[in-house]
Amino acid sequence: MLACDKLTTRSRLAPMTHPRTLASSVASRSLSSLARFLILRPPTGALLATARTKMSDPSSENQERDQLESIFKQKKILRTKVRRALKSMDPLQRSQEDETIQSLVLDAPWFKSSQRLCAYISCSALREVDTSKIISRILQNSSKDGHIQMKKKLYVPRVEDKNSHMRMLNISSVNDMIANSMDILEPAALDADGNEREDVMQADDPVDLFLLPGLAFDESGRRLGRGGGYYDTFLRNYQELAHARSWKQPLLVALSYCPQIVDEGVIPVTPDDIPVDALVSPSGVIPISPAALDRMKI
Ligand SMILES: Nc1nc2c(c(=O)[nH]1)N(C=O)[C@@H](CNc1ccc(C(=O)N[C@@H](CCC(=O)O)C(=O)O)cc1)CN2
Ligand SMILES: Nc1ncnc2c1ncn2[C@@H]1O[C@H](COP(=O)(O)OP(=O)(O)OP(=O)(O)O)[C@@H](O)[C@H]1O
Repeated sequence: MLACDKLTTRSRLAPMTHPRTLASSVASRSLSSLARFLILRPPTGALLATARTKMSDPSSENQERDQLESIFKQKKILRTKVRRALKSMDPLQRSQEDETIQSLVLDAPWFKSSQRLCAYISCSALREVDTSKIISRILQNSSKDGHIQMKKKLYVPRVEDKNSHMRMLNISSVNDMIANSMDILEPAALDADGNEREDVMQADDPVDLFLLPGLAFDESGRRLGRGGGYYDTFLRNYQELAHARSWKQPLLVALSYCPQIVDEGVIPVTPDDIPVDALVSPSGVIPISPAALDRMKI
């Protein structure tokens, strides 16, 4: 296993200062993993109450807007820094990290036991952690050692419009996908027989595992995406659906190269950002939330 060189990473991406009034923007190094995770999830009721107060007070509404504006600016700066760090990664290092991360996932009991998954189709131009081996394995019928395993069901992203609207559609083969305008492989809405593909939001059974992309992550579960809001919007809706149906919430696991893991306080967040349950980096699996600590224990 490769060890992430945190000193280099962290000195390059120093913590940013950002407004502290948003509950989710504060974290202390000394807090336990559980306590930090809970801070990232302010109770919805509390947020709604704050929002209602703000709605009746135009000056605090302006303050809130300015804070959000500042957070979006800081996110943009961080995205540029991380893109630069990814660009300067040695190609050999990258392919070693791809191998290690994929092996960690493929060998993990929580992956092996998953039955329905949502995973991203990695795009090399975006320098995302490769998922090709994971995707192939999911779409295979049998495991490597020849023991027949239950076939997993796979849903992959399809961008529907620029208003942060993404669906997760079922595929059964890599041939089910075509490149979109951003050069990311995604499923056509209809299959080869002209039938609508199953949308995970209409599925009868719950997804147990999400494998998520992103630009930067921290060890408290903060995630910086590419700025479209696609995943945050989708995950919020899926979590609401799972809650309404009394399903177990899916495990949200992000895949990350070493330079994408940054110090606490570096990733600015808004209440709309959905934290991840765990990270898989070349240095290992990092369970963060109580659900991850429970489901990923060896
Ligand atoms: N593989 C993969 N599929 C995915 C996502 C993803 O992040 N990775 N998405 C996750 O949302 C959705 C698509 N969203 C995307 C958002 C931005 C860019 C992109 O090309 N961003 C450029 C910068 C563009 C710009 O700012 O001008 C980049 O990040 O370099 C691609 C996909 C759905 N499918
Ligand atoms: N300056 C801004 N003012 C208002 N809204 C913005 C601003 N910048 C971005 N947004 C919107 O906020 C939403 C979420 O952006 P955010 O930066 O949190 O996305 P992300 O978490 O990086 O993306 P994803 O969830 O797809 O991984 C997007 O819909 C985006 O259009």
